[in-house]
Amino acid sequence: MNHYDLIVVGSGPAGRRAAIQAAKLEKSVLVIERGRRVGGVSVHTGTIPSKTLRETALNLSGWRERGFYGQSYRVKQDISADDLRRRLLITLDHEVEVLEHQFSRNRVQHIRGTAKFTDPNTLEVEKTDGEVMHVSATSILLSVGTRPYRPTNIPFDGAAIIDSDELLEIKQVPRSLIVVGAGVIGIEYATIFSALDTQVTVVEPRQSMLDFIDKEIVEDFTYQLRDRNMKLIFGQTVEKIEKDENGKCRIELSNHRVLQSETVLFAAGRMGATDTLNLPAAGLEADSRGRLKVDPETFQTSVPHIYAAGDVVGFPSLASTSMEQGRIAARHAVGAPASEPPQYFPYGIYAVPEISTCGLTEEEVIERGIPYETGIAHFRETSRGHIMGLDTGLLKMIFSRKTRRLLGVHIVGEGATELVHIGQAVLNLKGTVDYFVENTFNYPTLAEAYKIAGLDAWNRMGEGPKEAPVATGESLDKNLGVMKKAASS
Ligand SMILES: Cc1cc2nc3c(=O)[nH]c(=O)nc-3n(C[C@H](O)[C@H](O)[C@H](O)COP(=O)(O)OP(=O)(O)OC[C@H]3O[C@@H](n4cnc5c(N)ncnc54)[C@H](O)[C@@H]3O)c2cc1C
Ligand SMILES: NC(=O)c1ccc[n+]([C@@H]2O[C@H](COP(=O)([O-])OP(=O)(O)OC[C@H]3O[C@@H](n4cnc5c(N)ncnc54)[C@H](O)[C@@H]3O)[C@@H](O)[C@H]2O)c1
Repeated sequence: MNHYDLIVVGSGPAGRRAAIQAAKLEKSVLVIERGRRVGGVSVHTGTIPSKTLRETALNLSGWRERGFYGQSYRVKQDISADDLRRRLLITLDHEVEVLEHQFSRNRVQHIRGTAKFTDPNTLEVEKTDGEVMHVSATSILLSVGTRPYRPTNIPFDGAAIIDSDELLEIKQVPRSLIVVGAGVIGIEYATIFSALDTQVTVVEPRQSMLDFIDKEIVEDFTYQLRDRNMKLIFGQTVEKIEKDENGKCRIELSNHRVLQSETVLFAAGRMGATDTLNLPAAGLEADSRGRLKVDPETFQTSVPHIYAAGDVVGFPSLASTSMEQGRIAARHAVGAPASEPPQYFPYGIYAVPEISTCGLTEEEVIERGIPYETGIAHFRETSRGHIMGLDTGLLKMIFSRKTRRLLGVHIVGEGATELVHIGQAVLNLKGTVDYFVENTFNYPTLAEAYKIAGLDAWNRMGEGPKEAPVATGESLDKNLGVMKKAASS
C-alpha cells in the first residue's frame, strides 16, 4: 500500500490548490477524483460552465449592444443549445489541460476513483473498472464539494424538470422557464436565459432574495429584472410539479396559483457530497446537509489529521474562497501554517447584470451603530458608460464619518465583478474617502465611477484631517468573520 504525506479527495478549487501547495513544499501528494476528468464542480458543472454560458449568451444575443441598437438587436437570430455548448466544451478542455499540466509539473499524482475511509489514515479507492486499491496518508484533505439538492417529491426527468447540472445538457433553449429558488445559482441562470429572450419566472419561498447583498443594490437589480418582464414571485412555496398531457410543466404554488412552462430549473440549494466517504470509519460525522464542521483557522475536522475545505464546509461556498481554504489547510497539514488572510474577500454574482460586493452593507453599518456616509455613482454619468451605451449600473461606497475609512463597496452593472477589486484593495489597505478624491483614474473607464462616488460622499463629509486616524472600535472583520463562522458552524 502506498503512503503519502497528503491525500486530497476531490480535485475542485480547494483540492487542487491544496495539492499544489503541499507539492511545492516538497511533500508527496495524491489526489483522488471520481469524476471522468479533474477540475471538480467548478470546472465541469459550476463556475466555469455557467460563466462560459453567460458570456456566450451575451455575445450571441448582442445584449451589450442593445443600449444602442434597441431591444430587438441580436448578433445571431436563432440561438440553439448547441451554440451555447460549443464554446463551453472548448473552455472546459482548456481548463482541464491547464490543471493536468499543473499536477504533472508539480509531481502531484492523481487517480480516478471513489474514495472511502477504512480507518482514519487509510482510504479505499474504487476505480471505474471495479478494481479496488488502498492508500494511506499522514494527513487527508476532504474537498469533496457538493451536489444539487434533489428532494424526492420533485419529478426530475433530466429534460424538462432539471437541476443545475442537467441544465448544461438541454437540447434546446426553452421558450419559457420557471426557476425554483432565488439563490445565486437560480438568479444567475434565470437572468442568463432572460437575456436569451426566454420568458422567465422565479419562485422563492422567502419574501426577498440575496439577503446578504446591500438592500439598495438588490432593489436596483430587482427593478431591472422586472423592467425586462421577468416575473419574480416571493413568499410562495412549490406544492407540486408535474407534466401535463402536452408535455408542459405545471407548477402549483402554496397560494393555489398555477404556473406553466416548457422547462423547470430546480435550484434550491446544494448538499455536501460526504455520503460515500464512510465517515464513521474515520470517526467523523456530517450534518443534515452533508457538511463537515472544521476549525475556522486551520480547517481541521474533529480528527486533527483530517482536514476539510471548500463547499463541503458550507458558506461562502465560492471557488475563490475554496482555493484559499485548501491552501491554508494544506500548509497547516504539512507543518507550514499560513498567515491570517486579509479582512475582506469579494462576492461576485454573475447574473445579468452582474452584482459584486466587498465589506459591510449599509444595513450592517446601521446595525453596528457606525456613523456613516454613502457615495453613489451611476455608470451613465461616466464617459465610458456613454461609449458603451449603458443606461444602468450603480456603484455605492460606504464610509465611516469618524475615521473616513471605506467600509463597503457594492456594485450592480456591467463589469461589477472586476471593478470591485479596486474597492477591495482600498478596504484591505484601510484607505479612506480621500483616496478616491485625490487619485487620478484612467479616463474614460467605468472605474471613474469610484471617483464620482468618492466625490459624492466627500461633498457631504467635507475636508478631513490631513492624516486620517486608523479605525478603532469599528470591527470590520465581516468577511473574515463570515469565513471563520461558516467553517465552525
Ligand atoms: C452553477 C454554479 C455556478 C457557480 N458559480 C461560481 C462563481 O461564479 N464563482 C465562484 O467563486 N463560485 C461559483 N460556484 C461555486 C464553486 O463552483 C464552488 O465553490 C467550488 O466548486 C467548490 O470547490 P470544492 O473544492 O469544494 O469542490 P468541487 O468543485 O465541488 O469538487 C469536488 C470534487 O470532489 C469529487 N468527489 C466527491 N466525492 C468524492 C469521493 N468520495 N472520491 C473521489 N472524489 C470525490 C467530485 O467528483 C468533485 O469533482 C458555482 C457553483 C455552481 C454549482
Ligand atoms: N457567482 C457565484 O459566486 C456563485 C454562483 C452560483 C453558486 N454559487 C454558490 O453555490 C452555492 C449554492 O447556490 P444555490 O443557489 O443552489 O443555493 P442557495 O442556498 O444560495 O439558494 C437556494 C435558494 O433556494 C431557496 N429554497 C430553499 N428551499 C427551497 C424549496 N424547497 N423550494 C424553493 N426554493 C427553496 C432558498 O430560499 C434560497 O433562496 C451558494 O452558496 C453560492 O455561494 C456561487
